[in-house]
Amino acid sequence: MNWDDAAAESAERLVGPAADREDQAVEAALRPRDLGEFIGQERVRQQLDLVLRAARARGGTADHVLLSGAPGLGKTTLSMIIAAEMGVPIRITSGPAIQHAGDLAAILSSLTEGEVLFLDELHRMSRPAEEMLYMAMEDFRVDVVVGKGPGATAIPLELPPFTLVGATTRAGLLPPPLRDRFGFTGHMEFYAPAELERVIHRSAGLLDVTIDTAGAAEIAGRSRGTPRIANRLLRRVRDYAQVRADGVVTREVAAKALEVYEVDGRGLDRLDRAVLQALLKLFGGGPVGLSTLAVAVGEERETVEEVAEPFLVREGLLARTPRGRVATPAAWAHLGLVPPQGTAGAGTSGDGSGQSGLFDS
Ligand SMILES: Nc1ncnc2c1ncn2[C@@H]1O[C@H](COP(=O)(O)OP(=O)(O)OP(=O)(O)O)[C@@H](O)[C@H]1O
Repeated sequence: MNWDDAAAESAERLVGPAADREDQAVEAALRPRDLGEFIGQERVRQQLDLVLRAARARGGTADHVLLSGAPGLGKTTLSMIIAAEMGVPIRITSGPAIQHAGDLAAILSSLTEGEVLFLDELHRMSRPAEEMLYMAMEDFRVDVVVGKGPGATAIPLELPPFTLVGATTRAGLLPPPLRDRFGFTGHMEFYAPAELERVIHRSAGLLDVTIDTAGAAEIAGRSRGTPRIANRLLRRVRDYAQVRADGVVTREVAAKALEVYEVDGRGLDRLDRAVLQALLKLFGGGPVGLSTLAVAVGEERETVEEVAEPFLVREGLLARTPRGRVATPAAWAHLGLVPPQGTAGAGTSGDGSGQSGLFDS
């Protein structure tokens, strides 16, 4: 296997939103340490700055903070910054790690005064733990139930004041009583290309990678609005620059490297393009049912729906309609194909596919 094949093989979801093991190791080194270093998210940053300054001026604990937004946009990073700005320690855990109310009670009772508790994936916490959290957030108190059945007794436990920073990709799934207990809610947006360029320049500096302005712009344009992906692509481009070029990341080097890793100019990878290609070439642009589309690309229905589609929809390349998936005119243009006359992609009305057996979702 040559270098290109090996690189392409390891390119499996290079643009996936979740952190892999390699990311986790490098992310710690690349995280901005204070609000001043944190790039973009102007509104959230300014509002949070006020919340933290006010809490510091009062000499108290900061209000509970809810951060919502897609993976890799900086929620964990912001929670660490909150702790650093308040000069307090941070404890990090996640909703799925808290199965029982007792697990939560153990964590809460071991917090020190003012400590930040970061709870990732808040929407995936169990119901009993969630209910315990209501009281803990509001009154800094929990009732620990000892024993079972008629003999069970609730022992009240006082907690030190703490700041809960909850993170979720699905704010809509949080029960209103939980949402209402946060003093501040910040919604994280996808980053603009210029902001990602700044993220890339900053990371390149920390990783000792030489990169020019055009090289950073090239990577930023393929990073799907997400700093985690920008940092990951930068590391792969650095590898290419070291092996194939003189170590300097220019636009040409970045473009060639990401071509090897099959991430195209708009940030689509092999799976994204396979879905679009099937939709356009096999089904005339749709509408076609999700299951049929998944079979056509040899993937599970869930993979197409949860991994490829969100970005394609966000980019305006694919639409989910009650009759099935439909390609937009931008999808035809992106793949350099011409929509057949009379299809939705050609800008006329009607589904145009004539494939009535395909509407299975
Ligand atoms: N505003 C930013 N400026 C610079 N780097 C950032 C910024 N936001 C995120 N990053 C970088 O992106 C990476 C991912 O960020 P982080 O882990 O905070 O995301 P997240 O939203 O918590 O993701 P997840 O929900 O998957 O845990 C980190 O390496 C971090 O340094």
